[in-house]
Amino acid sequence: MLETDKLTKRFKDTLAVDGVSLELKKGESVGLLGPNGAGKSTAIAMISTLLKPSSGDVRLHGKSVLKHPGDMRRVLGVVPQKIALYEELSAYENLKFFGRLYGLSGKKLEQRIDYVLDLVGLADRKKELVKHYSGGMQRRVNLAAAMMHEPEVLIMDEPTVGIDPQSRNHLLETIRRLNREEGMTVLYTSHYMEEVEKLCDRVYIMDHGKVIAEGTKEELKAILSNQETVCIEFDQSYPDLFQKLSEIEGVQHADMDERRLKLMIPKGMRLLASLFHEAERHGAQVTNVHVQTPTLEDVFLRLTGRTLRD
Ligand SMILES: Nc1ncnc2c1ncn2[C@@H]1O[C@H](COP(=O)(O)OP(=O)(O)OP(=O)(O)O)[C@@H](O)[C@H]1O
Repeated sequence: MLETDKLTKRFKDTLAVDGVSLELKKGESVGLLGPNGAGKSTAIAMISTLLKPSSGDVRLHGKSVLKHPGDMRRVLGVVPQKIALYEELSAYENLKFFGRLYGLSGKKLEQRIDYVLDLVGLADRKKELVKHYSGGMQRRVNLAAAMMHEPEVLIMDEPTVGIDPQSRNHLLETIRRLNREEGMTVLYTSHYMEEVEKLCDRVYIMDHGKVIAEGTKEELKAILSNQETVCIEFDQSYPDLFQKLSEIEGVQHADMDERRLKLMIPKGMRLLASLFHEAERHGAQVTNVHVQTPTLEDVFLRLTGRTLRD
């Protein structure tokens, strides 16, 4: 129902989005995964008709959105990265304002406000001023506002950045329900691969303005079907040892943080003997070793040599 065709945006010297072609089918939940600066927000701004592409097009039901922006605005609910609410108004008043903008009034408007407040779990706090809400609650009202005009497609730009775990789970559950139970088509951008893994059927991975991989989660993970990820935890950090282990012949990628080292190796490679030998030489204590099935984070690491949070 919604597709972009070689969508491109250049800001002076920066090619923020470089020939991105995406497709969303009705009822699908699609993830746009990429690190900061990959071009996700810029792509979304063009899809939402807020930014004019340098070249390429966006099509809704086959019709160019550049030529018919009104069609897109009617069917699209956008949850922006920044909170777009009036702080001095209550949640109820904010939703009333947005509902009126979309042409709702009277009983229909009140019913819709009740529905979206219920959806985001804030019905009992609707009279409080938005400025007194937590960041997570404000984000929930942001989603409610985007849902006021019963959109067919919901686009979310990193809606969980910087919020408390309870609001995060609530938001993710709500989006999941909207997609699975109400058939809402969803485009969800994030640099948290766990969220995309949980919510999305299909994923586009973006880096430096380009789509570098696309597929269902299973298809993307199949890129690593001949690999295993070994996760090793130590009693403390051993930078020299970590370096040494990541240089063992056969190790394809290494990712280290504090006390943990993740090594991507070919399936069947015998790593443990050298691992324990090196650990002993460095006087290091291994506290846990396990082999992980590949995650989308591993796929990203394999494709770019970097982690999503680099
Ligand atoms: N208005 C602008 N003017 C100039 N450069 C811009 C503008 N907007 C974005 N960029 C640049 O375009 C690139 C892509 O940015 P964008 O915000 O789309 O990435 P993103 O994947 O959404 O990252 P984030 O997760 O941090 O929002 C970055 O290099 C950014 O600095």
